[in-house]
Amino acid sequence: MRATTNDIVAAEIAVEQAHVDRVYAELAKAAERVELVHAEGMARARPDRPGTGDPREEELAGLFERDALVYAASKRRASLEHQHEGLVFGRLDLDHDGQDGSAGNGTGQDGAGSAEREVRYVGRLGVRDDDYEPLVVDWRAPAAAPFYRATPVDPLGVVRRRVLRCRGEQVVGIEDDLMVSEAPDDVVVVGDGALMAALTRSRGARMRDIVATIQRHQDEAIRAPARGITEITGGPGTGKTVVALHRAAYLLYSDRRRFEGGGVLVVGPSAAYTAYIERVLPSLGEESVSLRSLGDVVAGMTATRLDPPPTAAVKGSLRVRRLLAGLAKEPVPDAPTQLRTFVAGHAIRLTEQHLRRVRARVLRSHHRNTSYDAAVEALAEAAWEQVDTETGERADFVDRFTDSGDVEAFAREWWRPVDPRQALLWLADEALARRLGADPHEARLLAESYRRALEEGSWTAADVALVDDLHARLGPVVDLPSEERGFYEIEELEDASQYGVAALRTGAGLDLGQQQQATDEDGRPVVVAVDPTSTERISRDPLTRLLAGRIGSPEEYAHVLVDEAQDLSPMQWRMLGRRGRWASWTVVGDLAQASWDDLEEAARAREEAFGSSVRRAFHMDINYRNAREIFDHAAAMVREHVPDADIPRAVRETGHDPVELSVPREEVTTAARDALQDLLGQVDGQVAVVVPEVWRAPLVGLEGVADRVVVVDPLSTKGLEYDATLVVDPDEIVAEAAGGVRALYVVLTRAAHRMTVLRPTT
Ligand SMILES: Nc1ncnc2c1ncn2[C@@H]1O[C@H](COP(=O)(O)OP(=O)(O)OP(=O)(O)O)[C@@H](O)[C@H]1O
Repeated sequence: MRATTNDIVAAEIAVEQAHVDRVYAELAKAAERVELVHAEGMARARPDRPGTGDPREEELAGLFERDALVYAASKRRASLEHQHEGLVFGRLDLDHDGQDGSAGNGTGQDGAGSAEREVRYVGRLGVRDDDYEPLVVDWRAPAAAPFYRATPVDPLGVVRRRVLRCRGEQVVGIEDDLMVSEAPDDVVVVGDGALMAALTRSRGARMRDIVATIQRHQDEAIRAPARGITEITGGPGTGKTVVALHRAAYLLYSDRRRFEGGGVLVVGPSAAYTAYIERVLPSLGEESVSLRSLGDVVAGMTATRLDPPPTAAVKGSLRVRRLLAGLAKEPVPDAPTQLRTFVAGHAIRLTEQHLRRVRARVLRSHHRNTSYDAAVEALAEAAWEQVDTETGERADFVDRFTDSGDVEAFAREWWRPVDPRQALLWLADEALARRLGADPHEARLLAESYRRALEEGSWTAADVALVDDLHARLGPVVDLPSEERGFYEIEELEDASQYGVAALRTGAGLDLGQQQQATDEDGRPVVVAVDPTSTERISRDPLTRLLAGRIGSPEEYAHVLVDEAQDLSPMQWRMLGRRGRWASWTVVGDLAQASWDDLEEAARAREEAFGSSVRRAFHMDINYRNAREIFDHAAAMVREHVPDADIPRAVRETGHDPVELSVPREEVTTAARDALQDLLGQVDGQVAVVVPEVWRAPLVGLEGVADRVVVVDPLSTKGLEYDATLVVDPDEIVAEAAGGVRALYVVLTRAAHRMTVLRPTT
């Protein structure tokens, strides 16, 4: 601890408080201006003839202006509100005899009295006074760079870097780092350094931004040029995620037009992960990023489960594309198998073989869902071949064929649009999967999986990438003219019969309870299709839940940020590739934490998604999360099994080794409860009990012990962290997970301050 008395600290805080007060006063004025703009915007286009419902042209122009003004004002207001807390977090004392070339970007007078010294404040957003002098520099601006880049070896003109800790508008603490070997007489140095202070604090349930303590090597990755592919690698806890999120905020700041207009997509492994990180970007003032988990990337579909590893392996591998290609060409179940009709006096009979040939010909050059007209034309060609060509005109025949009511009724049935989710569910039929080329093992796993989906009405994360692939093959489901829509939706649901659903009834006027209970006399479920004009929705029927909404075409983004990239399956890489065809990418990962088996196949799919764009690599090698004692334990385990693992160096010590307990199986529940109580006594924040599937049922009740306890499965801890963890049955974690010891490595590197490992003995 540096020798500073409380009085000195209090005096320094008072100096900072005075500046912070000035900033908030300016901010209050800015907020007033925003309100004025908002009111001004709302005043535009207030019709002078209320009630006529017939706005004049100038009123319409006013409406646009109003929208633009109100939109801009609301954004600014949201940004001022979000960044109120801890708005000013840094101060630089720069000596301009030094090398910092950015003089003139200063934010204030010399607070310490020396002529060459400049004081510059850094904050979440830039604030200027009435004379347009900067009071605070936005952390992303070039003038803020020395705050992150200065080191004692390369001080960039910085004498002292100070981090201010605020509660609301109140400065409650300061931490200094001195960048020169000795402090000048007029420079007071307080605290043990901001980084250690930040890392020692309790973590809470959500990730926080690190804007006040970004380290130099992290800053280099954050501010790297936008173009191409930026890869950030490093072991557990090295700040890869948090750095990548700050990079997203930096990119938006540095080229707002491109990235806000084009969109930034951030993808992480699970919904728990997105919930964990979702506050970081808003706290940095960025609300416009699309944050998705892998099960949530495709518009219109949300996955709520994970497949067991062997099934996930089948669904994730590129081999599955052969099946998907086959599905996209399959006839719709129970579609008519022949066409018999009279056209222009000719008897036409197209048999199953004819129809198969026509279908194959159309699908060679068309997407199924957008080729209705081409299919009817091809039918007409096939029909023409049956006509005695001596007796008629081809063009006339084709016209009359396509206009025929019979033909239309047939074609609408035969060439029904296929929802990609529906096509995927056809794999519940094991024989179909076999016919399309799956081996017996794959066919069985897939059939089991889709039968379960049909029973539970829920998708897995791996299914989402398959639906996306099928959507690309089938094309979008095109709406029929509105008067026929009800008919079509009910027809779609008729396919349910093949899945053991007995009948279809329209159900306008039924409440959900009745729908839930709808069964036939054998007790088999009856799908109740709601009249499309009714506003009621069925949500409890599994098939309806699976097919709810409409699958959207891929949205394209200007930047795609992928976290935990080592876990993406090849099919998931393809799914993201469709969304980032013109994008720059930031890709974050650590192979030693991979839960995907075939890393080579995934690497190939990933290369395909990236194309030939330029690459830039950053490696992080300091672990900021785990106390050294905890990380050493995890590193020893992983070194033994994964010799080439990328092992970082942990920088913080607590003096507390992880506790290892071995207890007989029947005592695990009691021992876990006791160990949990101990941990709760030792840390203030969240404690996670990480349990493999076999221990879930006996231990899930531990969640009731305290609000800050969560019971989680190993995979769901990916990317997350807790103040303490209780790891139950590490051997079983290894046995259950696809990634084996890699999964255990993830689990053993989640605790910041304390960890207990509980091993059952037999
Ligand atoms: N410069 C920093 N200042 C303060 N905290 C930091 C800093 N860098 C990282 N951290 C903290 O370290 C912890 C780990 O960061 P993060 O989750 O980004 O690591 P990671 O490399 O993605 O980990 P993993 O691969 O294990 O998921 C977080 O609590 C983060 O806030």
